[in-house]
Amino acid sequence: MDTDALVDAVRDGELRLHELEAHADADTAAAARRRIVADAADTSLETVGEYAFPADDAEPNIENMVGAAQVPMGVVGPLAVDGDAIDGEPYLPLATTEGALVASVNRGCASMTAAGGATARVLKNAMTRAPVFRVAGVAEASETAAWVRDNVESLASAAEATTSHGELRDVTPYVVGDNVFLRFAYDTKDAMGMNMATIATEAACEVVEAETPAELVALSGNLCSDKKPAAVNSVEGRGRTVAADVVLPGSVVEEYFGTTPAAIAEANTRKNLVGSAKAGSLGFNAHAANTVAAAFLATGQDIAQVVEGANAITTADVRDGDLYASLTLASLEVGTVGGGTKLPTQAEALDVVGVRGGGDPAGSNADALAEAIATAALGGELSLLGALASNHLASAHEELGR
Ligand SMILES: CC(C)(COP(=O)([O-])OP(=O)([O-])OC[C@H]1O[C@@H](n2cnc3c(N)ncnc32)[C@H](O)[C@@H]1OP(=O)([O-])[O-])[C@@H](O)C(=O)NCCC(=O)NCCSC(=O)C[C@@](C)(O)CC(=O)[O-]
Ligand SMILES: NC(=O)C1=CN([C@@H]2O[C@H](COP(=O)(O)OP(=O)(O)OC[C@H]3O[C@@H](n4cnc5c(N)ncnc54)[C@H](OP(=O)(O)O)[C@@H]3O)[C@@H](O)[C@H]2O)C=CC1
Repeated sequence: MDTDALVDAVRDGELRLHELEAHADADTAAAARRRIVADAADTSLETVGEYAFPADDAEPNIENMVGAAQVPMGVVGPLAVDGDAIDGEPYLPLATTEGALVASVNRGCASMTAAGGATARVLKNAMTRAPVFRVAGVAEASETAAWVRDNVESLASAAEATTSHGELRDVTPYVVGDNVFLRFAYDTKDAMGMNMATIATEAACEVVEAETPAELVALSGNLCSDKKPAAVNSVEGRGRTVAADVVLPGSVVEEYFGTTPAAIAEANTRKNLVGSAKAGSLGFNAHAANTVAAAFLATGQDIAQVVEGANAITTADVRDGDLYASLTLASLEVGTVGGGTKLPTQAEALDVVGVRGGGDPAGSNADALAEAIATAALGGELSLLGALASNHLASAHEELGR
């Protein structure tokens, strides 16, 4: 069917809005939907319809497609970083609408380059899924938890039969009365791993139900914890736990931020540590989520997981007149395969970092992406702390952000 016929069919009630791809190619379906939606709202979706990839390519990623939301993309870098997985000194694409953000992160990265570079390491790699089971009471809960602790290997064989890449690393039982939660943790290699972990966990749950009194209530019981602020992710980690640090000589701090190591360290203590504690925050940082969100948008990550990406602690201390600063992200959920990573602009962005697709060895590309994001986010922390310490935040946003 062509666009006109699809529009008429929806208006006549013969087709539902989400059924158009069964009768036309994805671009024609999107064009018809655009016309229906634009007419209903008495508006135009002309720009939304000017996307630069075949709609077919986006079929696994979107339903009821009308076009694309285009977000400007900038770059920061080159990132001078000594990492375990990252190669060379790549640029990192950031997509955002916040003026001054890219400039700020770039300033922090430039300061780290001037200081000889940062260091970054992935400390842990564990994507989690935590189903909740019903039992009769605490006796059965205890029995189930004990069985699980003794049988992780048989759960691993069931889980790993569903994937050629994922490896079950751990299963931690949590009991609340007649509820048993099992927090499964996987090495998902280069995939962010939420689909992979969910499918694998479903298979393991069948074994739990067969061998214990526990009955599955929900495959996700919120102790995972996906896309919600949660202390468990801050403490135990989720996805990649990754840290970056740097020592900036006092002269570099003065040159790039117009302030001193002591002033940045004090701003960090009073703002990021004391202020965050008083606020009851899980994020003891200035704006790690800014870099995480912009990098996620650019490289095809699941944007809702910026929630977990904000679980980060920034430290800053004066060492012999220099500034030592670090950023540790407890739960950075990234992948270079799966999700939105295959979409054309996102895949190009991954190419800029040199991490498109599966790594060699598997997992190394996602590790490298995590190291790049952590390094850039540390740059963002340094720059914003510097701006606050020198009282330049408002003026910077007056000049660049409006
Ligand atoms: C805006 C700057 C960077 C100016 O800073 P400046 O020192 O005047 O800039 P400069 O012209 O002297 O250049 C210094 C370096 O900045 C970079 N730079 C400079 N300009 C650009 C540009 N146009 N494009 C790309 N890079 C730029 C670049 O790296 C350059 O070094 P070079 O490479 O030339 O050797 C600075 O004032 C700044 O960083 N301010 C802080 C702004 C900021 O961090 N905003 C973050 C968002 S705020 C928010 O969302 C969260 C918040 C604040 O609510 C969280 C909280 O509660 O704390
Ligand atoms: N299901 C859910 O509950 C949730 C899903 N999501 C969505 O899940 C998606 C991400 O899930 P994810 O599992 O990462 O992606 P995919 O579902 O796209 O699966 C990726 C698959 O790629 C294969 N693969 C090929 N090469 C590699 C490699 N080098 N390393 C790892 N895997 C490789 C694996 O297959 P194999 O396993 O056969 O080895 C893996 O399962 C996103 O779209 C996200 O929005 C987000 C939150 C919750």
